[in-house]
Amino acid sequence: MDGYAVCGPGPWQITHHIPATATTTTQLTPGQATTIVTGATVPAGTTAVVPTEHAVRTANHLTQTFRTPARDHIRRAGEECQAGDQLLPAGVIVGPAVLGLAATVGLDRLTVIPQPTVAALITGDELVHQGPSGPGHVRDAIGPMLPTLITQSGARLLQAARGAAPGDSAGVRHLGDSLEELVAGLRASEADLTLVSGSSAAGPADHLRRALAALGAELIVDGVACRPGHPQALARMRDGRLILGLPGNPFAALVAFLTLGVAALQRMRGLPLPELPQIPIPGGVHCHPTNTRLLPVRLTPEGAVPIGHDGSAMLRGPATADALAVVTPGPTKAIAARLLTGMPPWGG
Ligand SMILES: Nc1nc2c(c(=O)[nH]1)N[C@H]1C(S)=C(S)[C@@H](COP(=O)(O)OP(=O)(O)OC[C@H]3O[C@@H](n4cnc5c(N)ncnc54)[C@H](O)[C@@H]3O)O[C@H]1N2
Ligand code: MOO
Repeated sequence: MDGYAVCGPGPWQITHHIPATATTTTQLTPGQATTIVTGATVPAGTTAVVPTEHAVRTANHLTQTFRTPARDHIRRAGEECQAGDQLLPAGVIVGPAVLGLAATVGLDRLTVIPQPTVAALITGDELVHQGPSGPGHVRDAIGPMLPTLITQSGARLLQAARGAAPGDSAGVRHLGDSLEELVAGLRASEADLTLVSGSSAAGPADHLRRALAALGAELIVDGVACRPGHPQALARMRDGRLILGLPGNPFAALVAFLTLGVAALQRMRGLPLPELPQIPIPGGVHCHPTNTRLLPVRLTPEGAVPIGHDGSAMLRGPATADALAVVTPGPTKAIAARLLTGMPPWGG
């Protein structure tokens, strides 16, 4: 508090002036006061600090208009933490307040898990990057989704080589359907996780698995029993970097990123995987007999309502959804599902 450090009940005689940086050896005795600024060390003998707005000063004579309780406006050493206290649990995300707290307690170095880096390679000779698609051409819908998905998942986009192909942006490169280009692109990527879209299946223009074999990468996940998104793949390079194959159909690519991709990034960040809450589906929804279904849903007081437009090439459903329902395989209908929410693009 800016005001007066006082000793005992008023009135007081102002006998000292303490600047902000003083390490004072001043000693107040009853009836004495000193000017003081917020944050300065109070002199020994201080019983309260009278704020300027409660003080009436005439020359060096001081009274107050409002009785300041004893010890008021005095911060004590160790008020916030004692020696040996654990200030933060392991695994906390280093945000602005954590950095400020570390500085407050004089920590110049923190041991942290660095933010994972992610780069994306979009493959497909048919892809165009401006205007509508037409016969033989498909507008790239995955490239525009990825940067925000990546950064909202707590990862950092790695700057891709500049000025390569049309549609390239930070962290997102476009490649033709060529094994050599894909091998070179994967070799050149320095990201902890490299996403490759449009090469996950077994067609003549789908080179991901051949490229992984050429690079000696280990295939950790070779397809997932889910719809859409079943051709997705996760592989590990010899140096530990990960590669995630996103299926070319845009909703399938989104599903693969939100499941395998987000799970990989969470673990790279040292964070646990979230529990998915159960939610009723009013009227039920058809199960797939062997695969988990992921459906865009709207959240209502009654539960999760599927909103359709959920074909693997469609984004209209996901674009207006609140979350994805994760429907366990079964012979008939499901009346409840788990909910994939709380992550981009549904709530960050
Ligand atoms: N014999 C089989 N063929 C396919 C299977 C299968 O199980 N057996 N799975 C199908 C499924 S499901 C998918 S998904 C695709 C995945 O294939 P790729 O990852 O190799 O992707 P593409 O074949 O290149 O593309 C599929 C489809 O998506 C369009 N596409 C690709 N990239 C983009 C983009 N960036 N933006 C918008 N659209 C994109 C592409 O033009 C194709 O229409 O494999 C099936 N085949
Ligand atoms: O991954 Mo595909 O249909 O499941 O688009």
